[in-house]
Amino acid sequence: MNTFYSISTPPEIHNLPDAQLFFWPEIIPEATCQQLYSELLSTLPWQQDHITIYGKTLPIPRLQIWMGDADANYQYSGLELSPHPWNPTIQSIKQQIEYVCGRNFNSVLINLYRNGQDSNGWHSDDEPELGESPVIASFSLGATRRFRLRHKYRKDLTPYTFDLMSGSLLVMAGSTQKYWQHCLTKTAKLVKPRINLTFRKTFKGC
Ligand SMILES: O=C(O)CCC(=O)C(=O)O
Ligand SMILES: [Fe+2]
Repeated sequence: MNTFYSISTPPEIHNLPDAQLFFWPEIIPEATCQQLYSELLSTLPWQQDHITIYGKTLPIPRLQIWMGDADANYQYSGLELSPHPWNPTIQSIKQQIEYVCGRNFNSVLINLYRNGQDSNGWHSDDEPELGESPVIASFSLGATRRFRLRHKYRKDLTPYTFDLMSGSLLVMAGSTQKYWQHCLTKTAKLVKPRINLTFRKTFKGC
């Protein structure tokens, strides 16, 4: 399968203490992003998942799909996710991302934020099956949305905010998940949907 684009630009490095963050503003050209966005929006089997907090079951404020190798199971907030088999378009995006960041991934959590009210609350991607220092590669399509990070222990550090645009790739590595939480905020603006793909590598027997 072809790669979309051969990028050789080094990433922007966001210097935060106890974190490793690399950001490429555009790993796939805008015209290709628009095609990918329309295709994924209309063809993926988006599902509404629920989480149970303090005994109450609530719909999560976005749609999502867990996709990956057959043995890449994943659990969070009481949700046991069995992977959907790889879709060829997602596989070609995965290949491009593996090329850009020099790592292999065996699974991806795909989120669909339908409008400005859909969001992703403060969390770290620190589940045991992701290993000690997870490398999470987050690729965005569609609306530009605001991403925030806050240190878990150092209250002297102000939260760090930046925008994730269509075609951008953010890689969180090293001790980022150990020391920081991140979230995707709501917005009152009228925005089109946004698709975000977080490629991960899960390990068995953790
Ligand atoms: O939508 C985003 O940019 C963040 C997604 C995220 O944090 C996650 O899926 O764990
Ligand atoms: Fe996350």
